[in-house]
Amino acid sequence: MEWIRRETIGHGSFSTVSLATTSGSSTRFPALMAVKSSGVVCSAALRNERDVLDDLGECSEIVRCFGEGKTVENGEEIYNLFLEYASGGNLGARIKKSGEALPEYDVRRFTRSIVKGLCHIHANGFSHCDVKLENILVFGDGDAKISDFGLAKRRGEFGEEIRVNIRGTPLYMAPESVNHGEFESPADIWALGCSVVEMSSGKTAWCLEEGITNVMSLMVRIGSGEEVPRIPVGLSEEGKDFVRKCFVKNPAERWTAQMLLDHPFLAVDGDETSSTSTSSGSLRYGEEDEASVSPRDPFDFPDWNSVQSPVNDSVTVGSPVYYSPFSFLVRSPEERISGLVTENAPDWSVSCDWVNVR
Ligand SMILES: Nc1ncnc2c1ncn2[C@@H]1O[C@H](COP(=O)(O)OP(=O)(O)OP(=O)(O)O)[C@@H](O)[C@H]1O
Repeated sequence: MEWIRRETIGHGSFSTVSLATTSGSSTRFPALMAVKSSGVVCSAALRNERDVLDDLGECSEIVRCFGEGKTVENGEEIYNLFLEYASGGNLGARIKKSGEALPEYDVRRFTRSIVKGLCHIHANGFSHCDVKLENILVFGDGDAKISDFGLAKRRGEFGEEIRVNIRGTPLYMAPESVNHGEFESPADIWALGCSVVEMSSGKTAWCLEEGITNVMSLMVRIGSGEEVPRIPVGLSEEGKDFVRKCFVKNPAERWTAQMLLDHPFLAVDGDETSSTSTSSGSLRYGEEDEASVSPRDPFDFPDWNSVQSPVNDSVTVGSPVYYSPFSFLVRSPEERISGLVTENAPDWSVSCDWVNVR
């Protein structure tokens, strides 16, 4: 296939995404596509994405892949993945740009698409491992699809790369991922809950909690006690209940995508536009929500009084830090905290204001 690389439309930790045009004479490739590219030497995530998308097959809530190809550009061998082009960009950027919550009608609609996509992914034995609004693409007709399968993995798979690296984005990380390095389908559901909070408040989950100033304090909050992200008070009762089903701390008791598909929040209602009391697009976090049992800071747990060792306060969100999943397996809180952060082996990449861990 002959194609031409056009302007850049996105950057990720692994790749650059550009528009690509073809002559339009091919039946396999459309005239306009997105091409996700990286140097061949560091194309493992892109190849994983291709393999997973191949295995998943057709699903109208998952971004479609047309194929792959290699090019040589400026003397470098480049691996390219051809994807259907989402003219509306990603949902995270949309919300960040407006700084506003989405009308609840849209939250329901987008959530329904994400849940349908997750049902397909999980039913096929995969977990996505990086569900977040930056990875939900919006199309011209308003449809939303799940993208970015670079970190996706088969159920139970625990390869060498996964063994040594936490995957995903800390803000969306589930308690079992923080505590035990588990990245199975329930972790995608927790991240879905974070995404619904973000769509319906205009703010990322956890962002208004006191005492979360860096990745380490975030991890402690996610992994300890009963606290869950605050649920926007303006969300309808159905929406609040939906989010609570995603924020069940025990992954075995968390609702599955299949169960959530039947939740009233996602019911297709002919009169949906008027079904929300909150369709003004201005949902806000409340001062308090009964679903959130919030210690005042990460050390406000009865068994944390003995923490004496200095925590590295200089590590802020976005700083390069190395995070080992196994540091959470040691018993002493003091060891857990001090083992969490070292500046010796950075393996982080920045995504927005937060940090992606690979
Ligand atoms: N098919 C597409 N159509 C339009 N824009 C896209 C498409 N795929 C990706 N993008 C844009 O490029 C950005 C980066 O893409 P993507 O997240 O897939 O890359 P990545 O290298 O896997 O990034 P990450 O750091 O999230 O793992 C997306 O957030 C989105 O804005």
